[in-house]
Amino acid sequence: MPSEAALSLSALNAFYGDSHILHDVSLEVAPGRILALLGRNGAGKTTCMNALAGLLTSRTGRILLNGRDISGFSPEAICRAGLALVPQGRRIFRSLSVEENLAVARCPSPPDGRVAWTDEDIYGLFPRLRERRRHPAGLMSGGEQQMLAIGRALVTAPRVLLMDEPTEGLAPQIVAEVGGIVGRLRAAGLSVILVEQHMAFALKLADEVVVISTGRVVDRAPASAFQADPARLEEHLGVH
Ligand SMILES: Nc1ncnc2c1ncn2[C@@H]1O[C@H](COP(=O)(O)OP(=O)(O)OP(=O)(O)O)[C@@H](O)[C@H]1O
Repeated sequence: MPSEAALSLSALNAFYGDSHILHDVSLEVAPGRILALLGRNGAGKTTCMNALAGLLTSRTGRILLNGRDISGFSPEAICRAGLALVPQGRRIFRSLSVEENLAVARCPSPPDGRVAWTDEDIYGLFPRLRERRRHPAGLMSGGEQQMLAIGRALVTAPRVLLMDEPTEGLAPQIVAEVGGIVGRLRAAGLSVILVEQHMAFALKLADEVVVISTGRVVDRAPASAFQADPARLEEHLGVH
């Protein structure tokens, strides 16, 4: 891994009230790489993503984005610094149209020489969104809403994307489409941290894998190591 990670998280501890959910979670993702964060239901994956995005303030630990310390930043400042979340459940504005959703999220003049994705760039990636651009987002299919959720993150000009279960509830054909998109984003130089329940999907896409169980990192290795030894994941995930 290159010396400067795109994103580096060290010793993250996170809490809901008195409940200590994440214990010294550390991970890093290199520029243009995909890290899959895997674990059973309730292991703490979403908590980790929300903590990185600044949505969970009851936390300790250090977050470096391209070497810059963003640990204490607000969600808006984190996004402006180049770290964007595609949240679980998509969370698009259902009554707004596709283009309004994109307009609301857009980072007008991203700092650090980052280039903003235009609406045209988004429609190039997701032609169906162009057709639907004036439709209320809440009336679109789950797959289209997921594409919009990804597009909304891209108009903030991220360097690192956090994707929390982007294939949840989608038909297999759309899952494959989302996989193709994630691959294209990596090819465009973005780093991705991907939380997934679809293990085969995650292992196929990811370069590195971190496994958490009850809020602790219990395994980490290149995705190829988990592909070569399925029992290694079964131990922590109970997958088949
Ligand atoms: N708002 C909350 N208040 C209190 N406890 C919470 C809250 N959200 C999650 N938890 C608890 O924190 C732990 C981690 O949950 P989290 O949602 O991060 O897991 P996850 O790995 O993302 O699971 P899933 O795959 O089900 O989304 C679980 O024990 C969960 O019950």
